[in-house]
Amino acid sequence: MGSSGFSWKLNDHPKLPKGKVIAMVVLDGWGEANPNQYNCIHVAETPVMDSLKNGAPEKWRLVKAHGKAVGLPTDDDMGNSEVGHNALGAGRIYAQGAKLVDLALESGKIYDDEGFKYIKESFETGTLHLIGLLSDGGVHSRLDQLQLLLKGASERGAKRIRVHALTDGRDVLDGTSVGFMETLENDLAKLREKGIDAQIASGGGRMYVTMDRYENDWDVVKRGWDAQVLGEAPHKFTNAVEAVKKLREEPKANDQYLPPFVIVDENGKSVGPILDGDAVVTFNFRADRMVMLAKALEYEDFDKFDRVRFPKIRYAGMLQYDGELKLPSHYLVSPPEIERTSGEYLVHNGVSTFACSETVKFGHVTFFWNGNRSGYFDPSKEEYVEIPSDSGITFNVKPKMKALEIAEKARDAILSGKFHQVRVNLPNSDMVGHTGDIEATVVACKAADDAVKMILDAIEQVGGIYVVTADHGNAEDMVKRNKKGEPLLDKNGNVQILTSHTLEPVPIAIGGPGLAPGVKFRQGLPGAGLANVAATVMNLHGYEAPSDYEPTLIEVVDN
Ligand SMILES: O=C(O)[C@H](O)COP(=O)(O)O
Ligand SMILES: [Mn+2]
Ligand SMILES: [Mn+2]
Repeated sequence: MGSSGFSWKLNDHPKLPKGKVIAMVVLDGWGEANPNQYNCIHVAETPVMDSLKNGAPEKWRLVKAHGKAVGLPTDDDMGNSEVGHNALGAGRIYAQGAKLVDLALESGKIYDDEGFKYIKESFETGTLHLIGLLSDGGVHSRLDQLQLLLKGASERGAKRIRVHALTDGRDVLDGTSVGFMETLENDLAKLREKGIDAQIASGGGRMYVTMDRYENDWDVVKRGWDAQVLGEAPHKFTNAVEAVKKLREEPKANDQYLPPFVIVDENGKSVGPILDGDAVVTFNFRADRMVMLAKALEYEDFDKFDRVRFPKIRYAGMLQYDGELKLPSHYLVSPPEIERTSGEYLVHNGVSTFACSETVKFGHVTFFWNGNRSGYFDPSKEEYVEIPSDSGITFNVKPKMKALEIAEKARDAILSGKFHQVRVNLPNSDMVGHTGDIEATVVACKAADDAVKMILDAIEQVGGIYVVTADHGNAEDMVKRNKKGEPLLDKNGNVQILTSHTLEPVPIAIGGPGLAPGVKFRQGLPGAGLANVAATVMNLHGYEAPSDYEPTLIEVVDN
């Protein structure tokens, strides 16, 4: 115990034993919604998840996975992986990036802090570049925050502004990129009326340009670099709204995968390459899909692709994206200080952990789980395994993804006897759900269910415990609905496909031969959310949770 009285030591749970193997399974994007044809989880054959739901009513329940329950600004905000895994791992609800940026902009504090002052030094002679996702999805960024930042920066001396706008279609409906570009164009036109040289400089679809994650495919970042920094792209337009409209005309084009484009002047010269002396802000608050670009913008030594030119810039992130790497070193808003996560506590109490997913979700069960922290707490007690994801395809092409491989790794880790906790993320329902391909999403849900079966079978063999849950909804509702819940049609009479997450709750199920007989979900926690899971898992490992954690979901009744 330190002088402050703080101790990592957890109290023993009065009734639950230590040493059981626990499988902690997170199905990404697996919510609970009414059964209908657009509920891919319902349509898919999912006997294992069905049996968890129908088999033991006291060991299955729903928990909140969106809005304020996971630290988002309002209950109209759908859940997402970052906030979901943060809550699962940290056991408490933190005001998240979206909310922290709102507060900093509202109070004006953002302009008084170090990050803004740092970039401001370039305003007199350089250009301010804003790079990020252009939508109101609220997962990685928000249009209204960009608008406030444009206003605030121009009022504080930015004379030349260039926006590098990535189109979304993943956290918002496909096709909405046109409207968002128009809004941005109008805002910039108003700035131009005030004498500020403000323009859109480049663009491209988020999944094809810039916003890769966990180093799955550096070519994605390179395509963005070429357009944003070098001012080079295969498509050149004089107007960004026209660019998006035109590129969307290609067969199979969609907002997520639009090719990179640059805006050029009447001489065909790109209007906004990033040059020595410029300031750059990446305006996404969420880390995972900005860290790779942040490395390219900040690191002197960099070998992931040929940058051709490495401009001397003042760069700040909207947030610091990686607290461990201190990346970027300058940022406009301080990230949530997520500390004392369940993973760190458990390691200090001798619990050994294996964590695994495939690349596209690997950081979810490690980095996000551990409070946006990379690396191990204690390498002698932890092993994190990443299975390489397919790259260069959309996941509706291979909807089974690496579910089987992840399950096999988890099974082997469970049977090895080396680990107390075996934690996985099964990405299928989320990653394929985001493609909007309903048939493929059904296949994805079945693949995830098969993987759960393999893991539960291994738990059965070793006399362990399972906890199966999800981080937010996605595949359980693939259609945009009106207030009455009816599917919305587009102008051609087709249903509007929902590629995004949802506001739905997610299931949590516990069980396995190692679960003490009297354990069941408590009554009286109707509003419980993902943050209540950490204390639950600590109990199942034989420990009481720290007193400031959200309460456990379980009780132990004497039989
Ligand atoms: O980044 C993405 O893929 C989506 O915007 C959100 O999905 P995730 O929160 O499940 O990662
Ligand atoms: Mn997710
Ligand atoms: Mn998702």
